[in-house]
Amino acid sequence: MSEDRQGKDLILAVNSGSSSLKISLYRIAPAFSPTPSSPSSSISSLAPGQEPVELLLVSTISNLSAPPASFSWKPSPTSSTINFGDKIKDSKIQKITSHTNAFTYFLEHLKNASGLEKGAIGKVCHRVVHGGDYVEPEIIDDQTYERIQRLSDLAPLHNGAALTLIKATLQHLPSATSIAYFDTIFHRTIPPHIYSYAIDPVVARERGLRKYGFHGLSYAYILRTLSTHFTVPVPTTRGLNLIIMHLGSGASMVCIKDGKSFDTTMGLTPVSGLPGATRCGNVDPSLVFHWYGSVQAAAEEKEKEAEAQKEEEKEKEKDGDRKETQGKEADGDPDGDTDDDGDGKDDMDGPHGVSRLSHRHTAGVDVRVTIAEEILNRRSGWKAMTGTTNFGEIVAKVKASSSSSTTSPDEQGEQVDADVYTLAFNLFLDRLLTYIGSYYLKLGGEIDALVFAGGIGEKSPELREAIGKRVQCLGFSIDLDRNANVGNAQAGEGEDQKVVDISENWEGKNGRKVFVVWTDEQLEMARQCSLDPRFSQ
Ligand SMILES: Nc1ncnc2c1ncn2[C@@H]1O[C@H](COP(=O)(O)OP(=O)(O)O)[C@@H](O)[C@H]1O
Ligand SMILES: CC(=O)OP(=O)(O)O
Ligand SMILES: [Mg+2]
Repeated sequence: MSEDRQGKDLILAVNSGSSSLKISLYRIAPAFSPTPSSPSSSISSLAPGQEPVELLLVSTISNLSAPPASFSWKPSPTSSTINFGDKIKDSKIQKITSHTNAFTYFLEHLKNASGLEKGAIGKVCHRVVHGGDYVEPEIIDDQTYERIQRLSDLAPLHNGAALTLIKATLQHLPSATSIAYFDTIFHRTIPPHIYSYAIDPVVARERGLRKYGFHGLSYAYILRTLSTHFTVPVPTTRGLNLIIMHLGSGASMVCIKDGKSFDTTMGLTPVSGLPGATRCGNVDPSLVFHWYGSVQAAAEEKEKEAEAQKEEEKEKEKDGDRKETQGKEADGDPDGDTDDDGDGKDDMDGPHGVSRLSHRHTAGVDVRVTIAEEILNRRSGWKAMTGTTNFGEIVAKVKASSSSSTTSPDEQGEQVDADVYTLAFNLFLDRLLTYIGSYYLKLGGEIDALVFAGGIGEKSPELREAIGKRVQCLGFSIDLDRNANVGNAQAGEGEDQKVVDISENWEGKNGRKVFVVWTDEQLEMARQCSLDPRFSQ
């Protein structure tokens, strides 16, 4: 197959999370490849069970926020045409210290292991967490790039990293078309009384201050995948009603009503709602004004931060990280603001509603807010409470501290929040229950399933069990054996088992379903890409 021909068929899907980089390579299924006579295909040409893309390879680089990073490489057992070399599991790689060098490491490994030429990749789908008012995926040109950049303040752990990957793609894969897939699009169905904040509506509109919601690609994948997993069909008069928990380094929940996002826990930015690895989740907004005792203390901290940033930028320049790519510079302003019209003020709104709020280092009035963003996003959550970003480690410590007792970790913890780990575990449980209760009411008790996903949701039977006990009063019941064996079920027959039903079959009762779903944001992007006629050329 010529490189040109391959180039039309290979899709690289890049999912930049706050602590990880997940990359999958797909080929458009042969029956689905565009041909000169039929440049695009549609969902209606798919046979039942047929996927429009075929997985060739998945690579995960995790622990980016708690080095050393861990590199995994998993060629698909069914990919016969290209040899991608041996499987690698959790290899610690010291030199991977950022999303950008994780990506270049991946590209080098891809070339060395498979000999695949860069030109063979025709499309690169990038997960971009904050898409502001975007309502559909977009090919990344100068304008799209700039708009994503303008939204970076509203997803401080994400959009910046995604932009560095977009730049790296333009540099290393210049013949590929880069397409942005936004997490926010899925939540465009949330009604105004839920997405609005109780603030001045004029300011809210002008500055795009509203709930956006994130993890949308994950929720889209889960919703679509789950719709084929109901043995008892849901009432035909409505779509699925679900409560889905995507619990990873960033954790959120969504209330799916009639097959659409009705409410979600994250808001204007991914810091609100549930706590995460380094994020605080919901706090009283006034907390930020009480963190420091005085403006002076805040200004000193700000000074230190600016110095550290300068040092970091010098280092980056040395590494050549800030090379110009296709005529694009990350941000012309040395102070990182968005003074595009050069009037000396940040430009507050643009065609996509929101822009930067507070990153002018020179503006004294902003000092506390910018530091607050840093504190709430990077210096809070599990890391601040316990010293680790890994929830698995927190669970292990809770278990160890309760091992002499016959009670389970969460029961032990409830007696006294004896240590920081137990406090963190119980705090998370409490916040999760808060939203489950709220969403249960919003769905009028009519729920088809409760769903766990994301790194913690997929890998922590302890957290699922603790929640399972509390939600029995709502008619959910978890089978403890199935819950404990979720990992085995996934790795067992058919490595592609993406959904495990952990609900208990209540005799004579119509028990509600509880599922664990291995979410796959990369597949969601690649699938949407292959089905979108705008990207078929
Ligand atoms: N065995 C485990 N038990 C509980 N949590 C785990 C376990 N292994 C990993 N995790 C959690 O999963 C998180 C990563 O989730 P993931 O969804 O993959 O990341 P991201 O949010 O970067 O996309 C880690 O930060 C860690 O807290
Ligand atoms: C939105 C978000 O927090 O994403 P992630 O969990 O991938 O960091
Ligand atoms: Mg993620």
